[in-house]
Amino acid sequence: MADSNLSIKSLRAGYGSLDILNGVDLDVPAGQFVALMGPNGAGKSTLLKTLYGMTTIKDGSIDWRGKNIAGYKSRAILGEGISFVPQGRCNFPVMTVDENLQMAAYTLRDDKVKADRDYVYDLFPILKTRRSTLAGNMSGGEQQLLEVAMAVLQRPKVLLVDEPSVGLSPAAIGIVFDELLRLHAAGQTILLVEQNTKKAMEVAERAVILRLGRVTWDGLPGEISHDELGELFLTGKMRGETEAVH
Ligand SMILES: Nc1ncnc2c1ncn2[C@@H]1O[C@H](COP(=O)(O)OP(=O)(O)OP(=O)(O)O)[C@@H](O)[C@H]1O
Repeated sequence: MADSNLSIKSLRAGYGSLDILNGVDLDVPAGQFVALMGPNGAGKSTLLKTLYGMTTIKDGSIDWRGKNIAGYKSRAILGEGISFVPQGRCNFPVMTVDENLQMAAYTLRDDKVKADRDYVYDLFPILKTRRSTLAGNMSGGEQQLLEVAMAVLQRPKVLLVDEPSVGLSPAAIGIVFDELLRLHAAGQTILLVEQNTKKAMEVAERAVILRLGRVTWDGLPGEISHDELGELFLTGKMRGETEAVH
């Protein structure tokens, strides 16, 4: 259904007068799990923040369910069904898991809160076993799951996730990515920014590479080797090409 696709066209955005995105074109169809990768400073996090209304948009459009939401405020974007899990963990470390979820549910009607917490606990059984634990006392992986769960509580149509693996042990990364896979299997559209390219390529259906604020490669994870990926990050070129992709 074209209406449920997130369609980014010629998007130019940044911070104040500083442009970071230099004409991003990207369609994210409903239900797809897309990994957005690229070198440091390419603008990956900026793209997620732009989709969530946190940057200055200069040009282009973000078409979503029949509207151009470019320039909407974050709260309005959340209301349109797009949730953002920013980098870093644990918004409320001295609150329990239950209380953190209650905080995340503040935009929902009160009588829905309990039901929504149960909904999230069904999706993330690990969190259910920790519901009375102070969030700050959980492992890094569990804290990251809690952040994802707080976004999922809003029942987003699109989930934007920024580098969930940062600072996590390999075991914790495994737990977080397994949960993302489970969410996707349940129909969740996910746009994931991830530096851990190996892991991202394992879980995502589609790989998109951003370099210098533009999409330079877009395909199936199986279509690109790890070495080619590294070369694209460094040079913007695939092996054998003499010209950069853009
Ligand atoms: N709030 C800000 N104000 C000004 N410049 C910023 C701000 N946030 C990020 N930048 C700059 O924007 C550029 C892109 O940053 P961004 O975080 O989007 O890159 P990234 O591709 O996610 O990189 P990384 O993989 O290192 O996180 C960088 O040069 C960064 O310094």
